[in-house]
Amino acid sequence: MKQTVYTASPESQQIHVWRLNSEGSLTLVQVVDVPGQVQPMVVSPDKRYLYVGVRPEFRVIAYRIAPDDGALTFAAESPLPGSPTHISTDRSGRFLFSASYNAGSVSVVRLEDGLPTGVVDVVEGLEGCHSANISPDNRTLWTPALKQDRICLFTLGDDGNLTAQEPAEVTTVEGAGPRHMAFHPNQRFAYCVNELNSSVDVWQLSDAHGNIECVQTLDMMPADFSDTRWAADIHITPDGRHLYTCDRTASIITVFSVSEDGSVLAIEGFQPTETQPRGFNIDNRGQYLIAAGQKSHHIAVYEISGEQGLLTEKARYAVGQGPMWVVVNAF
Ligand SMILES: O=C1O[C@H](COP(=O)(O)O)[C@@H](O)[C@H](O)[C@H]1O
Repeated sequence: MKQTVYTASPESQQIHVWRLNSEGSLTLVQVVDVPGQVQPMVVSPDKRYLYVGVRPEFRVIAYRIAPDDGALTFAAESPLPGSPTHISTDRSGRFLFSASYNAGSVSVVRLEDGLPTGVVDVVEGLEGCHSANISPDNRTLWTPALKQDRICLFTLGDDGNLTAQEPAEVTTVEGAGPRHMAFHPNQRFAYCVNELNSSVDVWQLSDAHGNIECVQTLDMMPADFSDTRWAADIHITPDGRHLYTCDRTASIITVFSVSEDGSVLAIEGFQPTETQPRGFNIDNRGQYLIAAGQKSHHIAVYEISGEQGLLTEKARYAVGQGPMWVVVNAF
C-alpha cells in the first residue's frame, strides 16, 4: 500500500503533497499553489480526486490524483453558497456536502463522474454549522450546529435532497458546541467532539426502533486544565481500537481507548503537539497520526503503538502558513 498525505495551508494558499514512508517519515512530492485560501479537504471514495474548499470566492475545487505518486492536477470547480468550513462526500461518491459555519448552512453538490457540477440542495438555519458526516449506511447526514448545541439529522435522497429525519436532531448539553465527528467501523457508534467544553459524546446509532442515544460523555482535558477550552478535531483508527481528539488552547492530543463493542471510551494519555492543532488525521493502516499546528506552521508525525495507542513523535516538517487540514490517501 502506498500512502499520500495532503496538508492545506490557507494563509499561504498551498497544498503540500507528501509520500508517507513505511517508517513514518514524509517525502515532499509537490507544492500546489491554490487560487484562494484552502481549508477543508476530502478524497473521493474511489480515490481519484481530492476535493478542497476555498475562499474568499466560495467554491469547491477538484484535483485529479496521480495514481503513482499522489500528485495533483486541477480538474474542475463549482461555486458554493457559503464559506466552506468542512467538506465530505457520501459513500457512493455521488454527492459532496459543504458545511458553512458563517452561513449557518449545509449544501449538497452533485458529483458527475467525480466532478462537481453544481448545488442541488441547501439547508439553512444551522447556526455555527461545523461539519457534515454521512452515516456508514449512507442514509443519514449528521450535521452539528455548534451554536445551537444540536446535531441535525437529514435523510439523503436519491436526488441529493436532504429531508429532516424523525427525530430531526439530537442535542448536547448546553454550551458544548458539537463540531466534528467520527464513526466506529462496526457502524453502531458515532463520536462527536464538542468545541466549547472540550468533551466527547458517544452516540449509539439508530437501533431497530429508530432510537438514537448518547451513551457516554467524557471530559477530554487533563484534570488540572483551567484555561479556555477549544477543541477541534476527532479521528478513530481503522480497527476502531483508538480514538484521538485535539484541543487548541492546550495544544494537546487526547488519546482514548475504545471498548470492544465501541460503546465506551477511556482516556489513556495526553500528547503535547504542534501549537494550535486545528486538524489532524490517521493513516489507512492505523500506524501513524499526522497533526498540523495552525500557529507553528509545522506538521508532526506520531507513531501509534501498544494497547493504549499512545503517540511517539517520529518527525516534524515545515509546511505552508497556518496549516489546518490533513488528509491521508492510500492506493
Ligand atoms: O473552530 C472554529 O471554526 C469557526 C469557523 O471557522 P471558519 O474557518 O469556517 O471561519 C471559527 O469561526 C471559530 O472561531 C473557530 O473556533
